[in-house]
Amino acid sequence: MSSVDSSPLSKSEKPRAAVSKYKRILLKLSGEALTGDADFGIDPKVLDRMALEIGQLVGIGVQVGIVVGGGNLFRGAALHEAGMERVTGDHMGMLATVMNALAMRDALERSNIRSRVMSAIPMSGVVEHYDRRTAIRYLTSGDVVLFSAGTGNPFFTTDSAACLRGIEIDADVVVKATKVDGVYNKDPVKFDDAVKYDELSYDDALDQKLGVMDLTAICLVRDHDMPVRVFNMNKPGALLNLVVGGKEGTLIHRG
Ligand SMILES: Nc1ncnc2c1ncn2[C@@H]1O[C@H](COP(=O)(O)OP(=O)(O)O)[C@@H](O)[C@H]1O
Ligand SMILES: O=c1ccn([C@@H]2O[C@H](COP(=O)(O)OP(=O)(O)O)[C@@H](O)[C@H]2O)c(=O)[nH]1
Repeated sequence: MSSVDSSPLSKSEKPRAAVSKYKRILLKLSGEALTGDADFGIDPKVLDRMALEIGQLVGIGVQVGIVVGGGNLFRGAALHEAGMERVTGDHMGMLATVMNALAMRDALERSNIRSRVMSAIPMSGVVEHYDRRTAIRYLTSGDVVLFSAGTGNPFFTTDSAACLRGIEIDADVVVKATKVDGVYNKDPVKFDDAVKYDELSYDDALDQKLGVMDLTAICLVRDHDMPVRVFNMNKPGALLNLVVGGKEGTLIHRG
């Protein structure tokens, strides 16, 4: 029996629903990305825009884990340079990530996106303590999970925390949101003639010490063969585009 297509569009012209390339991602948001145009703190407008973009992923069925940085508030290394004991500075940096995660959760919930905050440092009454199996349960049920307080240890960064959590929760990819379009052969903020890579091997990223991500984090993803995509979060729609398979930013992988 033949069926009659009453639609004015032919089959090939029909709009298709976006299909994600990934089932589960780990998104790293730097603290500074939350500052927007200001010098310090959190810009609610930026949070709302990010919530919108994250909501688009949830809308097409992607499970989203997020590691938030704290560099907009405190960085241990900077506090140390100013005279503070390093471990105390790192503890302050990790607590800063919890504040950012609370602000992000607030923005997500205002956009009706169910979300949870977990902390690597126990903080009873404020946020849940990180537990891998519980986190995976939340992700599977469609909740966005914000992993805060980094790894819980001083001398690490939230880039390392993002790679660690990405591996732990068995994400398909770690997606690092930055202010630049990807990984370049040198810092594009400092050098106008910097050239962008579309893709890069872990070993090249390590050998060339390309400052976009710390070397501990790159070693970790290399050892566990976890792909990382670095992209520009200030480019509207870029996050959704890369998740549906678009060529955004730079892919760091085994090569
Ligand atoms: N080779 C490189 N390619 C891309 N970005 C680089 C490179 N070297 C240094 N960077 C810097 O890394 C920053 C992105 O990393 P990110 O972690 O988001 O920033 P921050 O370390 O300030 O929190 C960019 O703003 C850029 O100035
Ligand atoms: O596992 C971790 C993650 C972070 N930090 C501290 O928290 C600060 C904020 O994190 P990060 O600088 O990575 O934030 P981002 O650059 O992403 O905003 C760092 O400078 C460290 O002092 C830490 O001690 N251990």
